[in-house]
Amino acid sequence: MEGDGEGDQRSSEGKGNMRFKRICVFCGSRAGHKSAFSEAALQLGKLLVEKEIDLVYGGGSVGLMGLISHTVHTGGRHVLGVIPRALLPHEISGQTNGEVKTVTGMHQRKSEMAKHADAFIALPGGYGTMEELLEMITWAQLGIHDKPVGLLNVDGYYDSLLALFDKGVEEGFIDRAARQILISADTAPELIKKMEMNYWNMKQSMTRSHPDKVGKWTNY
Ligand SMILES: C/C(=C\CNc1ncnc2c1ncn2[C@@H]1O[C@H](COP(=O)(O)O)[C@@H](O)[C@H]1O)CO
Repeated sequence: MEGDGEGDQRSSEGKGNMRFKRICVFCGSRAGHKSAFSEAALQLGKLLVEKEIDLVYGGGSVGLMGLISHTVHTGGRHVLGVIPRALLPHEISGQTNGEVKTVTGMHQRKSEMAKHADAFIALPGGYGTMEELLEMITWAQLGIHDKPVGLLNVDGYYDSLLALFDKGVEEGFIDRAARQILISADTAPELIKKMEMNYWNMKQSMTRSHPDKVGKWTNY
Protein backbone atom coordinates (compact mmCIF):
# COMPACT_ATOMS: atom_id res chain seq x y z
CA MET A 1 0.00 0.00 0.00
CA GLU A 2 1.31 3.44 -0.88
CA GLY A 3 1.55 6.21 1.69
CA ASP A 4 2.44 3.71 4.36
CA GLY A 5 6.09 4.41 5.09
CA GLU A 6 7.84 3.94 8.42
CA GLY A 7 7.44 6.92 10.67
CA ASP A 8 4.44 8.16 8.73
CA GLN A 9 2.76 10.32 11.37
CA ARG A 10 -0.12 11.65 9.33
CA SER A 11 -3.24 12.83 11.09
CA SER A 12 -6.64 11.40 10.25
CA GLU A 13 -7.08 14.18 7.68
CA GLY A 14 -4.09 12.80 5.79
CA LYS A 15 -5.47 9.30 5.54
CA GLY A 16 -7.16 10.02 2.25
CA ASN A 17 -3.68 9.73 0.69
CA MET A 18 -3.61 6.00 1.28
CA ARG A 19 -3.95 3.99 -1.90
CA PHE A 20 -4.31 0.26 -2.34
CA LYS A 21 -2.20 -1.37 -5.01
CA ARG A 22 -3.75 -4.86 -5.05
CA ILE A 23 -7.08 -5.92 -3.62
CA CYS A 24 -8.17 -9.51 -3.14
CA VAL A 25 -11.84 -10.00 -3.96
CA PHE A 26 -13.83 -12.95 -2.65
CA CYS A 27 -17.14 -13.52 -4.43
CA GLY A 28 -19.65 -16.09 -5.60
CA SER A 29 -18.75 -18.81 -8.08
CA ARG A 30 -22.38 -18.23 -9.07
CA ALA A 31 -23.97 -14.94 -10.13
CA GLY A 32 -26.99 -15.12 -7.79
CA HIS A 33 -30.56 -14.39 -8.82
CA LYS A 34 -30.59 -10.58 -8.80
CA SER A 35 -29.00 -8.46 -11.51
CA ALA A 36 -27.78 -6.13 -8.71
CA PHE A 37 -25.11 -8.71 -7.78
CA SER A 38 -23.61 -8.81 -11.26
CA GLU A 39 -23.89 -5.04 -11.56
CA ALA A 40 -21.99 -4.64 -8.28
CA ALA A 41 -19.21 -6.99 -9.48
CA LEU A 42 -18.91 -4.98 -12.70
CA GLN A 43 -18.93 -1.67 -10.82
CA LEU A 44 -16.23 -2.83 -8.42
CA GLY A 45 -14.14 -4.12 -11.35
CA LYS A 46 -14.44 -0.78 -13.18
CA LEU A 47 -13.56 1.12 -10.02
CA LEU A 48 -10.40 -0.97 -9.53
CA VAL A 49 -9.37 -0.15 -13.10
CA GLU A 50 -10.15 3.55 -12.63
CA LYS A 51 -8.16 3.66 -9.40
CA GLU A 52 -5.29 1.63 -10.94
CA ILE A 53 -5.68 -1.21 -8.47
CA ASP A 54 -4.76 -4.79 -9.44
CA LEU A 55 -6.91 -7.80 -8.60
CA VAL A 56 -6.19 -11.02 -6.73
CA TYR A 57 -9.01 -13.57 -6.79
CA GLY A 58 -9.80 -17.26 -6.64
CA GLY A 59 -9.23 -17.95 -10.35
CA GLY A 60 -11.66 -19.15 -12.98
CA SER A 61 -14.46 -17.40 -14.80
CA VAL A 62 -17.58 -18.71 -13.14
CA GLY A 63 -20.23 -16.45 -11.58
CA LEU A 64 -19.27 -13.09 -10.10
CA MET A 65 -15.62 -14.21 -10.10
CA GLY A 66 -15.68 -14.26 -13.89
CA LEU A 67 -17.37 -10.87 -14.17
CA ILE A 68 -14.94 -9.01 -11.95
CA SER A 69 -11.80 -10.68 -13.25
CA HIS A 70 -12.79 -10.13 -16.89
CA THR A 71 -13.58 -6.46 -16.20
CA VAL A 72 -10.28 -5.79 -14.43
CA HIS A 73 -8.23 -7.76 -16.97
CA THR A 74 -9.77 -6.13 -20.06
CA GLY A 75 -9.43 -2.77 -18.28
CA GLY A 76 -5.65 -3.27 -18.38
CA ARG A 77 -4.89 -4.04 -14.74
CA HIS A 78 -2.98 -7.08 -13.53
CA VAL A 79 -5.15 -10.01 -12.44
CA LEU A 80 -3.79 -12.88 -10.37
CA GLY A 81 -5.99 -15.96 -10.01
CA VAL A 82 -4.92 -18.38 -7.30
CA ILE A 83 -6.52 -21.74 -7.92
CA PRO A 84 -6.14 -25.18 -6.34
CA ARG A 85 -5.14 -27.92 -8.80
CA ALA A 86 -8.42 -29.76 -8.19
CA LEU A 87 -10.50 -26.76 -9.39
CA LEU A 88 -8.30 -26.08 -12.42
CA PRO A 89 -10.23 -28.13 -15.03
CA HIS A 90 -12.21 -25.76 -17.26
CA GLU A 91 -15.45 -27.61 -16.68
CA ILE A 92 -15.23 -26.68 -12.95
CA SER A 93 -13.90 -23.12 -12.96
CA GLY A 94 -13.79 -22.04 -16.61
CA GLN A 95 -10.96 -20.08 -18.22
CA THR A 96 -8.97 -18.00 -15.70
CA ASN A 97 -8.49 -14.36 -16.61
CA GLY A 98 -4.93 -13.02 -16.28
CA GLU A 99 -2.03 -14.73 -14.49
CA VAL A 100 -2.79 -18.09 -12.93
CA LYS A 101 -1.05 -19.45 -9.87
CA THR A 102 -1.81 -23.11 -9.21
CA VAL A 103 -1.64 -24.26 -5.61
CA THR A 104 -2.01 -27.64 -3.93
CA GLY A 105 -5.11 -26.95 -1.85
CA MET A 106 -7.58 -24.51 -0.35
CA HIS A 107 -5.40 -23.57 2.64
CA GLN A 108 -2.40 -22.68 0.50
CA ARG A 109 -4.71 -20.75 -1.80
CA LYS A 110 -5.97 -18.53 0.98
CA SER A 111 -2.53 -17.68 2.31
CA GLU A 112 -1.29 -16.95 -1.24
CA MET A 113 -4.27 -14.70 -1.91
CA ALA A 114 -3.69 -12.91 1.40
CA LYS A 115 0.03 -12.53 0.81
CA HIS A 116 -0.41 -10.91 -2.61
CA ALA A 117 -3.05 -8.36 -1.61
CA ASP A 118 -3.05 -5.33 0.67
CA ALA A 119 -6.80 -5.36 1.36
CA PHE A 120 -9.75 -7.75 1.00
CA ILE A 121 -13.29 -7.22 -0.25
CA ALA A 122 -16.13 -9.73 -0.19
CA LEU A 123 -18.95 -9.38 -2.68
CA PRO A 124 -22.08 -11.49 -2.33
CA GLY A 125 -21.36 -15.21 -2.48
CA GLY A 126 -21.99 -18.54 -0.83
CA TYR A 127 -20.13 -20.68 1.69
CA GLY A 128 -16.77 -20.27 -0.07
CA THR A 129 -16.98 -16.47 0.01
CA MET A 130 -18.22 -16.38 3.59
CA GLU A 131 -15.49 -18.75 4.74
CA GLU A 132 -12.79 -16.64 3.05
CA LEU A 133 -14.22 -13.44 4.55
CA LEU A 134 -14.45 -14.90 8.06
CA GLU A 135 -10.92 -16.23 7.88
CA MET A 136 -9.49 -12.83 6.93
CA ILE A 137 -11.41 -11.23 9.83
CA THR A 138 -10.12 -13.92 12.19
CA TRP A 139 -6.54 -13.49 10.98
CA ALA A 140 -6.82 -9.73 11.58
CA GLN A 141 -8.19 -10.39 15.06
CA LEU A 142 -5.25 -12.67 15.82
CA GLY A 143 -2.74 -10.14 14.50
CA ILE A 144 -1.71 -12.36 11.57
CA HIS A 145 -2.27 -9.44 9.20
CA ASP A 146 -3.27 -5.79 9.46
CA LYS A 147 -4.99 -5.44 6.08
CA PRO A 148 -8.44 -3.89 5.80
CA VAL A 149 -11.35 -6.28 5.28
CA GLY A 150 -14.39 -4.90 3.47
CA LEU A 151 -17.86 -6.22 2.82
CA LEU A 152 -19.89 -5.01 -0.13
CA ASN A 153 -23.42 -5.39 1.19
CA VAL A 154 -25.23 -5.34 -2.15
CA ASP A 155 -28.98 -4.95 -1.78
CA GLY A 156 -28.74 -5.88 1.92
CA TYR A 157 -27.50 -9.39 1.04
CA TYR A 158 -25.32 -9.49 4.17
CA ASP A 159 -27.72 -7.73 6.57
CA SER A 160 -28.35 -10.89 8.57
CA LEU A 161 -24.63 -11.77 8.77
CA LEU A 162 -23.87 -8.26 10.06
CA ALA A 163 -26.72 -8.59 12.56
CA LEU A 164 -25.23 -11.89 13.73
CA PHE A 165 -21.85 -10.23 14.28
CA ASP A 166 -23.59 -7.52 16.35
CA LYS A 167 -25.33 -10.28 18.32
CA GLY A 168 -21.90 -11.84 18.90
CA VAL A 169 -20.77 -8.57 20.49
CA GLU A 170 -23.97 -8.22 22.51
CA GLU A 171 -23.67 -11.77 23.85
CA GLY A 172 -19.99 -11.41 24.69
CA PHE A 173 -18.42 -13.61 22.00
CA ILE A 174 -16.95 -10.87 19.82
CA ASP A 175 -14.85 -8.08 21.24
CA ARG A 176 -16.36 -4.68 20.46
CA ALA A 177 -13.02 -3.52 19.02
CA ALA A 178 -12.75 -6.64 16.84
CA ARG A 179 -16.21 -5.93 15.42
CA GLN A 180 -14.63 -2.83 13.83
CA ILE A 181 -12.31 -5.02 11.74
CA LEU A 182 -15.04 -5.50 9.14
CA ILE A 183 -15.84 -2.40 7.13
CA SER A 184 -19.11 -2.54 5.21
CA ALA A 185 -20.87 -0.36 2.68
CA ASP A 186 -23.60 -0.66 0.08
CA THR A 187 -21.57 0.52 -2.91
CA ALA A 188 -18.02 -0.04 -4.14
CA PRO A 189 -16.92 3.64 -4.17
CA GLU A 190 -18.20 4.15 -0.63
CA LEU A 191 -16.54 0.93 0.56
CA ILE A 192 -13.10 1.65 -0.90
CA LYS A 193 -13.20 5.20 0.47
CA LYS A 194 -14.06 3.89 3.95
CA MET A 195 -11.31 1.26 3.73
CA GLU A 196 -8.71 3.82 2.70
CA MET A 197 -9.78 6.09 5.56
CA ASN A 198 -9.83 3.22 8.02
CA TYR A 199 -6.45 1.75 7.14
CA TRP A 200 -4.39 3.98 9.37
CA ASN A 201 -6.70 3.54 12.40
CA MET A 202 -6.64 -0.21 11.92
CA LYS A 203 -2.85 -0.29 11.76
CA GLN A 204 -2.58 1.73 14.95
CA SER A 205 -5.07 -0.40 16.85
CA MET A 206 -3.37 -3.64 15.69
CA THR A 207 -0.03 -2.21 16.79
CA ARG A 208 -1.51 -1.50 20.23
CA SER A 209 -3.09 -4.93 20.62
CA HIS A 210 -0.22 -6.95 19.07
CA PRO A 211 3.00 -4.94 19.61
CA ASP A 212 5.04 -8.14 19.15
CA LYS A 213 3.73 -8.51 15.59
CA VAL A 214 4.73 -5.07 14.31
CA GLY A 215 6.60 -5.45 11.04
CA LYS A 216 5.75 -9.16 10.84
CA TRP A 217 2.16 -8.95 9.71
CA THR A 218 2.38 -11.21 6.67
CA ASN A 219 3.59 -14.16 8.73
CA TYR A 220 0.86 -16.68 7.75
C1 LIG B 1 -18.36 -25.69 -7.16
C2 LIG B 1 -18.56 -24.71 -8.25
C3 LIG B 1 -17.58 -24.02 -8.85
C4 LIG B 1 -16.17 -24.17 -8.43
N1 LIG B 1 -15.38 -23.18 -9.01
C5 LIG B 1 -14.57 -22.37 -8.32
N2 LIG B 1 -13.53 -21.90 -8.99
C6 LIG B 1 -12.68 -21.08 -8.37
N3 LIG B 1 -12.82 -20.71 -7.06
C7 LIG B 1 -13.85 -21.14 -6.36
C8 LIG B 1 -14.76 -22.02 -6.97
N4 LIG B 1 -15.68 -22.32 -6.05
C9 LIG B 1 -15.35 -21.65 -4.92
N5 LIG B 1 -14.25 -20.91 -5.08
C10 LIG B 1 -13.63 -20.03 -4.04
O1 LIG B 1 -14.61 -19.73 -3.06
C11 LIG B 1 -15.24 -18.48 -3.35
C12 LIG B 1 -16.56 -18.71 -4.02
O2 LIG B 1 -17.27 -19.70 -3.34
P1 LIG B 1 -18.88 -19.59 -3.25
O3 LIG B 1 -19.27 -20.77 -2.42
O4 LIG B 1 -19.40 -19.67 -4.64
O5 LIG B 1 -19.16 -18.29 -2.58
C13 LIG B 1 -14.34 -17.71 -4.30
O6 LIG B 1 -13.88 -16.48 -3.71
C14 LIG B 1 -13.21 -18.68 -4.59
O7 LIG B 1 -12.00 -18.25 -3.98
C15 LIG B 1 -19.97 -24.47 -8.71
O8 LIG B 1 -20.66 -23.64 -7.78
